[in-house]
Amino acid sequence: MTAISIAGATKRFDGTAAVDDVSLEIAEGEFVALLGPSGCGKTTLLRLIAGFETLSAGAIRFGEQLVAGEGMHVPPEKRNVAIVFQSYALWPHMTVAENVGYALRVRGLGKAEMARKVGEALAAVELSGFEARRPAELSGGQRQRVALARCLAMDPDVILLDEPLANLDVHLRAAMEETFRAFHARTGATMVYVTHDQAEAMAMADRIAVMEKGRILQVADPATLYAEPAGEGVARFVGNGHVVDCMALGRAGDGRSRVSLHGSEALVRAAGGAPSSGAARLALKPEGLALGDGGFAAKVRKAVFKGAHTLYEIEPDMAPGVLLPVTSAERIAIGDIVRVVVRDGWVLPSAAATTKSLAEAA
Ligand SMILES: Nc1ncnc2c1ncn2[C@@H]1O[C@H](COP(=O)(O)OP(=O)(O)OP(=O)(O)O)[C@@H](O)[C@H]1O
Repeated sequence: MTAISIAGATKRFDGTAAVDDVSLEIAEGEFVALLGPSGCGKTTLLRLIAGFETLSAGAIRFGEQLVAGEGMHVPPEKRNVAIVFQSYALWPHMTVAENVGYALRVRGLGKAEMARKVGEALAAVELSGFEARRPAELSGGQRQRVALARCLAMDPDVILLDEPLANLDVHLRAAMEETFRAFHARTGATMVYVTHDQAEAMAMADRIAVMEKGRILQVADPATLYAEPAGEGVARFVGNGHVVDCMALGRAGDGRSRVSLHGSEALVRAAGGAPSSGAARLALKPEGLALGDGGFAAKVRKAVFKGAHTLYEIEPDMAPGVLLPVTSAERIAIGDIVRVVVRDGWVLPSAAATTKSLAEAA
């Protein structure tokens, strides 16, 4: 069943669209990440779902119920959504138990029922025994878990998370990703998670909606998004991707195409709407390129030691000014000439094919 249906949602601030004609269906129990660079409109979209912002155009439904649009605006407190912010937003003067139980008390729940729900919620985030502490006596990760327990205790239909890990250090983030995943698996809640961190989105979400300038560029599961970007924006944004010019030489069956790239030929994967001959655009990830025999000639321009391997930036002889990443365990000096083999690549759909598929999806 569809939990949240967003149809042509637009939000303008002073005539400028922060969210621009966005359509997205989120299934019940799904974990969807809104991913994109700063200012792309992901927080505004989340606030529209929560009801903190009113729509300029379009509609939002929870299940069958219209909550925004068509002259209707259901206020946040009537939407049964819980929100987790990066700032935790805990009451400093209340204990952990009081923070978690606050909304239940407002709802008029009895003491025993409240204590039971608070206890369950704290157990779910592995904070049993912390009931009497105050937020100042907790670590950042523990505070974020209290915020999570607070929303769990409310039995919300939908949980909205706005960069909840942004204030935590790298180690704590990894642990919290695990907490969020377990939380989602245990509760089966529908979750919408805003982040600009693609690793975070990849690690947790069932599907990721990549946003740019108020629009959704692509919605897909993490593996598809990584391997089969729908266009240049996603190809570049996800996984240190690069996009280069190539010539399509023909289909090779099995969803593959032969292409000519910087003076050598390669067999790569091709999108359905990719051109089968002539000029095309090829998306490459660092692991799709390797140093070896054959391939095209290039000069090493930069080397960054990464421990197990070194990340090189190479400039193909036939494409001056183009810099591509390639990793290798070999030690190569800057300025050396190398041969680079294309192991994997993805011929992007032509711009016309992308426009057509977006129109069909809408
Ligand atoms: N209340 C507001 N009034 C005017 N402009 C706004 C308002 N809220 C957001 N914007 C603008 O809308 C655009 C999208 O902002 P939004 O906060 O949704 O982006 P974001 O992708 O969440 O960015 P970040 O990751 O930096 O939080 C930005 O250009 C922002 O300046």
